[in-house]
Amino acid sequence: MGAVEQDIPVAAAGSFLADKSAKVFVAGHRGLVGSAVYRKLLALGFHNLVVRSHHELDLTRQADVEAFFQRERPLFVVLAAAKVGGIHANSTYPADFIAVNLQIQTNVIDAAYRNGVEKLLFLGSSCIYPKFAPQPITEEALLTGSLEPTNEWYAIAKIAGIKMCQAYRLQYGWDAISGMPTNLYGPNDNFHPENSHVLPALMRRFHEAKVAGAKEVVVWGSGSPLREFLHVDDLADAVVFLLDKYSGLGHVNVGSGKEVTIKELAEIVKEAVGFEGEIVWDRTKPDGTPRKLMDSSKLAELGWTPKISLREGLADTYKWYLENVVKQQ
Ligand SMILES: NC(=O)C1=CN([C@@H]2O[C@H](COP(=O)(O)OP(=O)(O)OC[C@H]3O[C@@H](n4cnc5c(N)ncnc54)[C@H](OP(=O)(O)O)[C@@H]3O)[C@@H](O)[C@H]2O)C=CC1
Ligand SMILES: C[C@H]1O[C@H](OP(=O)(O)OP(=O)(O)OC[C@H]2O[C@@H](n3cnc4c(=O)[nH]c(N)nc43)[C@H](O)[C@@H]2O)C(O)[C@@H](O)C1=O
Repeated sequence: MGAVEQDIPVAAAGSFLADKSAKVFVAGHRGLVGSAVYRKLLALGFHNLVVRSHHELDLTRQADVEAFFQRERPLFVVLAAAKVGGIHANSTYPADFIAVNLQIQTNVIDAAYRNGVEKLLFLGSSCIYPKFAPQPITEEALLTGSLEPTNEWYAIAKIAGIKMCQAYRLQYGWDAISGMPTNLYGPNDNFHPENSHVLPALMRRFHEAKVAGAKEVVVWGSGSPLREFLHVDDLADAVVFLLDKYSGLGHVNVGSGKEVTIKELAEIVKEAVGFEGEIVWDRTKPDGTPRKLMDSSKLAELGWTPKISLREGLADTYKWYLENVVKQQ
């Protein structure tokens, strides 16, 4: 077993939740993940959170990131700022997905280490495992095969982020850890018609079709790919759990363990939204990875399991969409 397969704790675990006055920087706090982590930390009583919008601090600018860390000196960092998108965005903007992500993560991880951050959590994604990884996908499958072509640029950047956390742990004994979430959804998701992920895209399309009295809704691909979905509030809970309990070299899968076909997902979203027309499949659009169910037993053995079912999470997200996106239009 090589160094990378071993878990190398560098700090006594169990310290994150002990001090709610610790300064925590949530990077990307207006996005899907960052906003959920921010809500979770506030609910837990953390009262020294530091946040910056993209407009206030562009994390691709190294000098600005360095100045921010020198001034604020947070003790913990959750790195949830990234260039993120669905299958279409990933294949249309390869330069943005590789360059922006490499820049953000390199700037933040390095400045955090050099400015006294005690612990940093980075986020990978289930889509960075090999396209045909054995299922369910264990943490050891990373870098064992070719990537899914539609998101290889994003995947290369994300793999570099995980490796950077490992390198800083090995060379400096610094407590940088990585979580590997599955496909996420929930409040503050991106509902862009083309660039978003499948779940918010379908929610919006079915909703708009219902309002317009349309007879059919077009869904991309064949409907056969399988995807595992996790509500972002469950992910935020797992992020806090990992910060508190985990200090190791290896990344940790964070999934629900439940998968559905895109066809099943389309039917569930259609029902949640209340659209009564037909679904039409656009087979000119790519399916992407056929299946990416993660094995999240490492996290379960540490003591964490998800709580929110897909149907419950979808109903909650549709309510949020109606109140926060539709009402604002
Ligand atoms: N969504 C998903 O299904 C999954 C997400 N993840 C990971 O979770 C993390 C967060 O993703 P998610 O919340 O979905 O993404 P979002 O797009 O919802 O949020 C990303 C946030 O990062 C900010 N951001 C982007 N670029 C910059 C920049 N240059 N400077 C400062 N802020 C910036 C965005 O601000 P703005 O919008 O103003 O640009 C936004 O607030 C990512 O690392 C992603 O890889 C992992 C698995 C699945
Ligand atoms: C989280 C992960 O997300 C991405 O990978 P993905 O899982 O393939 O993401 P997706 O949500 O875009 O699609 C899932 C499936 O759904 C189908 N599909 C149907 N109709 C729509 C639709 O309307 N929009 C979208 N986006 N997909 C649709 C689509 O054809 C595909 O078969 C990454 O690129 C990757 O980088 C990443 O991080």
